[in-house]
Amino acid sequence: MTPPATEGVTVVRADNLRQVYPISKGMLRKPDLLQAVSGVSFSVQAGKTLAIVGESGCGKSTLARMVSLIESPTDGALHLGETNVVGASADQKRVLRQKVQLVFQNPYGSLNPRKRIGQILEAPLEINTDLTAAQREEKARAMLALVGLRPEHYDRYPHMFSGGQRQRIAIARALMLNPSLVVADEPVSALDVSIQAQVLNLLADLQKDLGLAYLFISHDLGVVRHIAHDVLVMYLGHTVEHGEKNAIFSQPLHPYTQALLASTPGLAGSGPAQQRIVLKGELPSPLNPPKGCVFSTRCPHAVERCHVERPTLQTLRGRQVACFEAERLATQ
Ligand SMILES: Nc1ncnc2c1ncn2[C@@H]1O[C@H](COP(=O)(O)OP(=O)(O)OP(=O)(O)O)[C@@H](O)[C@H]1O
Repeated sequence: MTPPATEGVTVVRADNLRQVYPISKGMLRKPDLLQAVSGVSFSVQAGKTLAIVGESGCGKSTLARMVSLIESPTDGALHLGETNVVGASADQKRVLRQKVQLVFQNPYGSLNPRKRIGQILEAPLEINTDLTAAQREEKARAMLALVGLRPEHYDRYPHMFSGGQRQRIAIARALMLNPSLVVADEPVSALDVSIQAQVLNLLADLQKDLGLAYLFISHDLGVVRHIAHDVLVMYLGHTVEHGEKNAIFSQPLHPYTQALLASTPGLAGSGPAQQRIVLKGELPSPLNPPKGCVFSTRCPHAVERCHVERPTLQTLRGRQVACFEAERLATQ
């Protein structure tokens, strides 16, 4: 297979993406507006992985649904290659959908138990290409080999495979249409730890061979450390820190990033600020976010200004961070 994109080429660019859900309060009252994603920007190049991290409810999956064209953003721009998905025609979207493929968390639920593996792999080709049956089968068998499965698995059913093998099949299916971007939503979190490493290595090998861009959604920073080139930390729909993985993991500057790293065994940083932070309390409701910094209600470093004014992203020590106190914390 030839690489679908050249390394360094921007595969996806999101500018100020927003997703607002109206929450009904009955027929006669205006709905509340829930800001699931509040102005998130990023880009991913061919051959690179951007990991989106944060607690449950921070907006990771909503972002994944927008980038996979399952949902339209309420606002902002989303470029896949040169085309802005927002405002694209139905025909353009049909073509763009082939360029973005999803791998889900649950390899047990995502494969139809009544279909043979060959049928599962060939289904996207039947709908989207003019390939003959023989050509489809050839491609499916080649794809099985590419993800480390034997060609004779072509005739078997999903229940005959382990969780790790099923996730390999799900990855194979995602690659059948030669996408340039794979959105992986917690792709290894349902697997045993020993199998996780194998699937992560497979994803890394495929990325190298095919020049794929990955948007990798995960709450597990241990996994993110292995697979990501860049990291975007979300809190309550907002980006709080975004930049190169090594910069963020070696010196997290946002108190929320510090807390996430401090709570991951083996990843707590060496700086005094990182060792001190323990995340307490619940994520506030996105229906009623804090007035100032979204993290202010749980932040041990919050000062008066943080409760009244919302910090914007600023560049500091080679990454972007949204925190009034980041400069001071960086020098501690
Ligand atoms: N279709 C929807 N309608 C209304 N609210 C929604 C909808 N989808 C998500 N939300 C809300 O948007 C916020 C972000 O949800 P989202 O699922 O994107 O977060 P997440 O970080 O992916 O969490 P998880 O890891 O639990 O999936 C949550 O408050 C959620 O309840």
